[in-house]
Amino acid sequence: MTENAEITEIAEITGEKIPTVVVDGVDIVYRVNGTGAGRGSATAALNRMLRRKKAEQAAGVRKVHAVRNVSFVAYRGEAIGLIGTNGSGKSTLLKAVAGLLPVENGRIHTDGQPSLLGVNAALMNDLTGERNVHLGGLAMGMSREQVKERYQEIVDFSGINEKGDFITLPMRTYSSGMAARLRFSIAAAKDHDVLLIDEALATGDRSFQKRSEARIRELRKHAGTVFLVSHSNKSIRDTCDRVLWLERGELRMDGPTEEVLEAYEAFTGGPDKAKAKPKPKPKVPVSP
Ligand SMILES: Nc1ncnc2c1ncn2[C@@H]1O[C@H](COP(=O)(O)OP(=O)(O)OP(=O)(O)O)[C@@H](O)[C@H]1O
Repeated sequence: MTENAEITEIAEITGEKIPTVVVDGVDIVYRVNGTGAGRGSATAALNRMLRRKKAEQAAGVRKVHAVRNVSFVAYRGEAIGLIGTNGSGKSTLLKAVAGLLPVENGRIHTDGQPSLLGVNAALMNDLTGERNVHLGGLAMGMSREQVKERYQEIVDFSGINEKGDFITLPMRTYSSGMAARLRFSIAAAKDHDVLLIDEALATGDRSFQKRSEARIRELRKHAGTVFLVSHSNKSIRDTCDRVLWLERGELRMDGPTEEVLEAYEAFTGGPDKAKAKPKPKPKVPVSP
């Protein structure tokens, strides 16, 4: 049994909750340079020469306040869904928890090493899937031996070889779904203290999604905490027991999955499209 699993078991017996991520009054602000109007045009260049100071002001820095005063505590063994409409700050918050973005105000504490698994996580396109499994495994903190031991498991889980020997081809020959599956499989091969998943499940086909969901449930048992950003309410329902709803950077709701999703679905105008019942066809009057 791993140390994490042991601690989780002790906590279950004693009924004690162990915090893994503490987000306290966090604001995140992006600064975008060169947002002055017409910077590229000839008139703008002439204007700059004539009225230098004003033009520089116009080309100033614009701030995007992506996350506003967000606070929550996540505990070991929890799987937390992050939902919200486009641009509501989910990915930004995830990146900040992973330690990849600085916060403007507030603090983020994490117990253990957070790992961000994004659809865009970098693997090398010119290298074969096989080489990427090795490099990716090392980058995730596995030893050479561990990567060797788990290599076949990773490849089988990804299903990359289901349609032929693709694992020995460069990754640039993979479809975007295949590449995303390989990324997820590499990251999921390791137990994580805090695993942050950004939309990874949305990319695979249904059978891969099912495998990933089962793996997330397993990771929860062995590891600390799993965060999942997704626009699929179904994935959130199947994997998470708690949901944070962000809207315009603010934490609008934090609670049990069903409660928060119900409120969110009312806000967005209904459940997932895939689940929505088709409208009954208008009856055409039959002429005699
Ligand atoms: N690199 C960046 N520079 C400037 N602004 C950014 C940057 N990345 C995101 N933003 C802005 O921050 C806000 C939150 O974006 P974020 O990507 O976190 O939202 P999201 O909830 O993950 O959206 P989606 O569901 O569309 O993926 C948006 O207004 C977006 O325009």
